[in-house]
Amino acid sequence: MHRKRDVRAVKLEAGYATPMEVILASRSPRRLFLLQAAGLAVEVRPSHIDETALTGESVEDTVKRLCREKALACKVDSDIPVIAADTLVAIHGEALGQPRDLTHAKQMLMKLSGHEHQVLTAVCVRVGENIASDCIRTSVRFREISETEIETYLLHNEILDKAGSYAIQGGAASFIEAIEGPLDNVIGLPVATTLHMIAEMKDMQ
Ligand SMILES: Cc1cn([C@H]2C[C@H](O)[C@@H](COP(=O)(O)OP(=O)(O)OP(=O)(O)O)O2)c(=O)[nH]c1=O
Repeated sequence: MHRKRDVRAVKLEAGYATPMEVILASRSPRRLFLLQAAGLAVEVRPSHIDETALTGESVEDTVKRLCREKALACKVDSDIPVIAADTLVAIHGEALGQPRDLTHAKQMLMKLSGHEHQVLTAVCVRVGENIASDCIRTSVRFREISETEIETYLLHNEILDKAGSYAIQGGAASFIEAIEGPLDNVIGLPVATTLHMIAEMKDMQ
């Protein structure tokens, strides 16, 4: 879906002389960090929506729908791009979101142990009435993790706000046997894709 405009041009426009302003419709400190690290001036305005999956909905359809709802729920009366995202872990067709509690988190990590799973992040960019969206997948394979290791991990890591109950950017890095796809997508936002989408929206204006 990406047309020709070079993402470096957007970063230059965004990151140096005057940082490009965006509104982040998310409470995720990781998404904020990733956008700021890319040189954008970010205003945070989280959207509060019901994130329950619908019966029979695929994981991809769920992240796409939720991200769109988050983008639309953000009330903005300017042409500043609004960015929203939603991340879910998928294993054997099952969606793993944020755990209810530590017992639920342990169940999720036991499912992921020794297997490959996908992390899907849908991202929406809205400028006025126009909205663009994309969904990026990263495949992650965990090595076998023992029950004791999982319990120790849960004791020392903050995972209740993380899809799949782990943070690749934290202690779970040692669980990773292989990864294919963008790392920042696992952390909650595929930044290169997001910048391309902003560039395309600006070209349409
Ligand atoms: C798998 C994984 C997820 N995550 C995070 C990314 C997302 O912030 C979070 C998934 O929850 P989301 O519902 O996508 O986002 P959120 O609740 O943090 O923020 P909001 O709904 O306001 O947009 O899990 C990590 O930080 N590291 C990881 O390794």
